[in-house]
Amino acid sequence: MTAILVNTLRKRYGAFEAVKGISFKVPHGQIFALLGRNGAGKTTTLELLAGFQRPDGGSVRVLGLDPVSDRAAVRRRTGIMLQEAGFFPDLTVRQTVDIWRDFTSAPRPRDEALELAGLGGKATTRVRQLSGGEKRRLDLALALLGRPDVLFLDEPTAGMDPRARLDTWQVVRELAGQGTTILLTTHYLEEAQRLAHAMAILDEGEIVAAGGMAETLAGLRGRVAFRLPAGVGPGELPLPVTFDGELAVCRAGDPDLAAQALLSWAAGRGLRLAGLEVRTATLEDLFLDLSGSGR
Ligand SMILES: Nc1ncnc2c1ncn2[C@@H]1O[C@H](COP(=O)(O)OP(=O)(O)OP(=O)(O)O)[C@@H](O)[C@H]1O
Repeated sequence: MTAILVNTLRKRYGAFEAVKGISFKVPHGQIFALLGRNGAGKTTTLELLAGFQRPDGGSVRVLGLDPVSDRAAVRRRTGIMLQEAGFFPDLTVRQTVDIWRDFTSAPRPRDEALELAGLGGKATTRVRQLSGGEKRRLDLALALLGRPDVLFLDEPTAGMDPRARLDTWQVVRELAGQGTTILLTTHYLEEAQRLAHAMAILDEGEIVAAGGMAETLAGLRGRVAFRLPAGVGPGELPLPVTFDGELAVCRAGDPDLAAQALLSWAAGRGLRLAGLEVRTATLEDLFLDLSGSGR
């Protein structure tokens, strides 16, 4: 069943249209990544889903409900982690969580929320003394308090060190495994690739690529790069190449197969393909291809 439905959604700020008729849906228990460059419209979409703003066209549904007209019901069942946390700097982590628990129906125990977010050792630390990454963790703890069915995470791991990022991915995966639907935005494409079941890339308010993560990656071309042996022209190679500086680059759906063809061609001529590098396609390749297409 669909947990999040976005249908030809539009949002304007004055004369500027930030979201231009986008559509996507997220089934229950899935992790969906909304990607795009700065200003693409990711946060605006998230705010429309959270009911902080009204659409100018189209509609959004969260758990079948309208986040604006059914605000209270949607709030009860969703958790939100936005980019700018509005904490009181003089309160401790424990006090902050306790205040939020007072506003949450059937909240998780405080220590459970802190442990989940990896803040177990920081309960008595004042918010102003937390690092940027720890503040994101506190945000996550608060978003998880109400055991939400749907979680909206706006750049959840921004400012986190690699260990904290891995821990957060683990929490997100576990929550999805327990049936929570998660929509996240991120600038870390590796994060999206490793976490999300599906994604959409936004550019200037429009979706320019979307689909299941595995299918999307399978449809991309990998890359074989090497230095062209001295005295060999690109036309002599068994596969077409382009050049990235001094590297000859061959793009192929199956880069292992392409590398084998190139290596056996080279072996037959007693040549060496120096600096050979074989890489399967990543989301970053797709992202850069789209960004480079002049959009
Ligand atoms: N309240 C507002 N008034 C006017 N313009 C706005 C407002 N909020 C956002 N915008 C503009 O709408 C566009 C989309 O902004 P949005 O914050 O949704 O982008 P984003 O994809 O989340 O970007 P980032 O990755 O930088 O967070 C931007 O050009 C932004 O300047």
